Amino acid sequence: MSYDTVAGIILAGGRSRRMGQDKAGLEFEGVTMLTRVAGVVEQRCAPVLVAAPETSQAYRELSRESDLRWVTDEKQGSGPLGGLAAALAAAGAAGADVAFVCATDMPLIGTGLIEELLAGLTEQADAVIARDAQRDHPMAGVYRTRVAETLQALVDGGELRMTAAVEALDTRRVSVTDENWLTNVDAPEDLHRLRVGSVS
Ligand SMILES: Nc1nc2c(ncn2[C@@H]2O[C@H](COP(=O)(O)OP(=O)(O)OP(=O)(O)O)[C@@H](O)[C@H]2O)c(=O)[nH]1
Repeated sequence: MSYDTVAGIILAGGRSRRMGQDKAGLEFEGVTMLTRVAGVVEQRCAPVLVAAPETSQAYRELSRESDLRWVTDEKQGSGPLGGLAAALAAAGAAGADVAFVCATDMPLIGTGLIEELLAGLTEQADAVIARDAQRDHPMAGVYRTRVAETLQALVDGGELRMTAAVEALDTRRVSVTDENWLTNVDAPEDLHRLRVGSVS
């Protein structure tokens, strides 16, 4: 199945406790992580929505950047799942049936990841997420915008975990050809590994 219109969602809120500073605004190879990730997502997706609460440093510093649209979390502290529910609703309202979802702390994503996830999407499936040898990656996935209400109901019930979304939906998993796409930068040592080029 081919998809012409695919929205992009970049999760960029949260507290970045392990990193000690907002990951979205962190510089990697001369640009902020958010700018870098957005540059890839914009090659395949439109509109591109950044999900972050107005209280986040990323929102204050980067909300004027480029053509990115910002979706602020309905409720502060609702975690990535809250950001995803709000952004999927906004993507659906913008006319998209499908959205690619990733996190601002995944600076090595490529458009190949988006294509491989889309290739795994069937009419019936609600979502397709990446998995590698170790685990599922619900923050690297394509989701139907029709699931926004289901996810919002989870959030309203106090759920914060992305894995709860995976369990609640008809979710397919695909093994992607380049696991570097899934590299996650959570702490200063992760960024250091990336800068010295020792990511495997
Ligand atoms: N919109 C939104 N995004 C979030 C929220 N919490 C985390 N994220 C994003 O989800 C992705 C994964 O977040 P985590 O690394 O689990 O959490 P974090 O708060 O960024 O970092 P830690 O405080 O170190 O756990 C990152 O891209 C965050 O920007 C939230 O409450 N709202």
